[in-house]
Amino acid sequence: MIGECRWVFQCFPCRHWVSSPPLRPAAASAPDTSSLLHGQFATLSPASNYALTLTHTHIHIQRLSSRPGKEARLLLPLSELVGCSCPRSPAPPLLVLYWYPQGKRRKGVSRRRQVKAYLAESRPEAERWSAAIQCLLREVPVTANTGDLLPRPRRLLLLVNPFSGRGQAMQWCQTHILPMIREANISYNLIQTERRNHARELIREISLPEWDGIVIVSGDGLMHEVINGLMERPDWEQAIKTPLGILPCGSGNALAGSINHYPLLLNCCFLLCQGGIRPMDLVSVTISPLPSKNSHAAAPRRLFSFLSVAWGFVSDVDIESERYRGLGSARFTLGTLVRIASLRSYKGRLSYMPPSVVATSSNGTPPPRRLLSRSITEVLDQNQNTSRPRPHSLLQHSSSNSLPPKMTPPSFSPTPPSSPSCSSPRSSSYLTPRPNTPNSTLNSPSFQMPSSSFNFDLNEPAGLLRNRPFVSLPFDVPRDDLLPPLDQPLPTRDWVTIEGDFVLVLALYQSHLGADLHAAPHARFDDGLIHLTFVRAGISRATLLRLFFAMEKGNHHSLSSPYVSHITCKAFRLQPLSPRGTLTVDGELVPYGPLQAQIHPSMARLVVGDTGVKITRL
Ligand SMILES: Nc1ncnc2c1ncn2[C@@H]1O[C@H](COP(=O)(O)OP(=O)(O)OP(=O)(O)O)[C@@H](O)[C@H]1O
Repeated sequence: MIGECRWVFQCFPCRHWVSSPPLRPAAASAPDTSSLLHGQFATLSPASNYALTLTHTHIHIQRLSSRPGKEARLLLPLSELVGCSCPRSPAPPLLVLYWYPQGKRRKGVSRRRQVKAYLAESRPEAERWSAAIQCLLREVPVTANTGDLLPRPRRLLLLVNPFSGRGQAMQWCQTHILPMIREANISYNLIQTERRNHARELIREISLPEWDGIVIVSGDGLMHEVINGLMERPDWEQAIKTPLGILPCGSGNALAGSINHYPLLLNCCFLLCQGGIRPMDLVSVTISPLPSKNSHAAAPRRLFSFLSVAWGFVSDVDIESERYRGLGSARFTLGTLVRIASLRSYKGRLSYMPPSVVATSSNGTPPPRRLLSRSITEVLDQNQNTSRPRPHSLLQHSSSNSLPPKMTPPSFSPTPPSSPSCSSPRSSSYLTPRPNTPNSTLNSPSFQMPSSSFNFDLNEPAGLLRNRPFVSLPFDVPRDDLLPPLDQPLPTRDWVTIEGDFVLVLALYQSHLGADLHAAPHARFDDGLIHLTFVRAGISRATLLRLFFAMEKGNHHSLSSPYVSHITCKAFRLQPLSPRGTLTVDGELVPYGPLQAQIHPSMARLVVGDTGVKITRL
């Protein structure tokens, strides 16, 4: 045990005997002091002798000096070590430690690299230390013959989009990512994507058992491709369990922001090397078919989403700001200001299923009818120019009885909004709620998907849809058991429907919508919930701007506005009624038209490092 003992050591290379001061663990933290290895090492420049002690959590490093007061201690937490090595002969028997202590920054966790090299008395000694440290980093028990039982190096497939963000992904690979991955003793293959959908096609074909994980060195768009590539495989059920990691080189970097709350590349890479894995929910999204001359051939299609579905303001900014891509993440700020200056609203119908409805039906049996659960349709009363207060008690009653305690019920105004704001978009009309009646929208025969409602412009500014062959997934796997087919009406109970003019509808299942946008602060990777925010027409530009500013810190839920609602749900359906608009899934443009989505809890696995509770390791 250290704490009471002294080292009596023979200084090498000069070989005279010296007694060390008492060895004590540093007081800063309370490390596990049960030592696994002790040893004497030296550094050559400056020439010094060191006593090293390895415990389960730290390496204690003490400089040995015959002169009192000249000894120095360093407590190196293993949690800050990315790896270690023992260079092969003819190099001297060195133990090299790659240390990435946290630095201080206003935003996010920064790290700086420090390399510490200690000369061991013999090569077997250096190798013994190196093996023991690697085992501890991989959470493998350290035994007497650890050297023989070293786990095989992890193998990662790195997919790099050289054009993501400001086009620096390859450069950052060379300067930051690959050096750290090598230091972590991870073997890798790096593939640069050559075109849109390249990663998707590749992932459909490759042999997955060869890889311990797939790492996206890009933005969220490439992650979307990889997830859908995995889901298009015949072995999708197993394939989608392949751990997925992301290193933020895009402009939005929402997923990296959710892992990392302001993702700085070096810290993200460090977490990736640590390798802790968590389950992640996916959302199955059924979208309208591509417009086709042969309207009979067109069938709704399905894709899998890990981040968001957006309609209105958010998707407009995302797509329109493509032209400012050179600005990096600032493109979203500029895009937001431009869109706020010319605020638009869109007519539509949003239906959602609150979470508690599903809790009782997860075994496949239909949920029992609850006393207070009822469908509500809010329809726009265009004939009356007065804004009537919605009977908020009805919806809140229904919602608050069907939501778990964590949920925020929709924040509807107890009083009608005052006069329409001067900034209100095209038509500022207020919602008049009406309980579901046999004749109301939900009970009506299936809605039609009029071809005129599609606005699938191949010449959109982003040109995002060009050359994108959508692959139809088999419709029945995994089954969307909460949703009827897209062209069928929703059930009349357990669903809430709102119809009117919307500025935006955003369904998010990660905490961040961008590195800087903490848009769903309560969201967790595997909470089994879709976090739905909708903003209705009539909101002033100033309030909308305040909403986005508050989102940066994640405290926008406390911003009270009768036009802004935050709810959670398990499934939703969105029926745009305006003839033109923009819909995105994970930031990617999809055909404009009706769309519906359902959460599939914990379907994928995400590499999160040691943040939060990990379930396993790479
Ligand atoms: N070599 C390539 N050339 C052109 N497009 C590519 C290439 N490789 C991938 N893509 C496509 O580029 C799109 C955008 O990439 P990605 O989302 O990774 O970066 P980003 O848009 O900068 O980041 P974010 O989504 O975080 O804003 C992806 O949908 C992907 O399909």
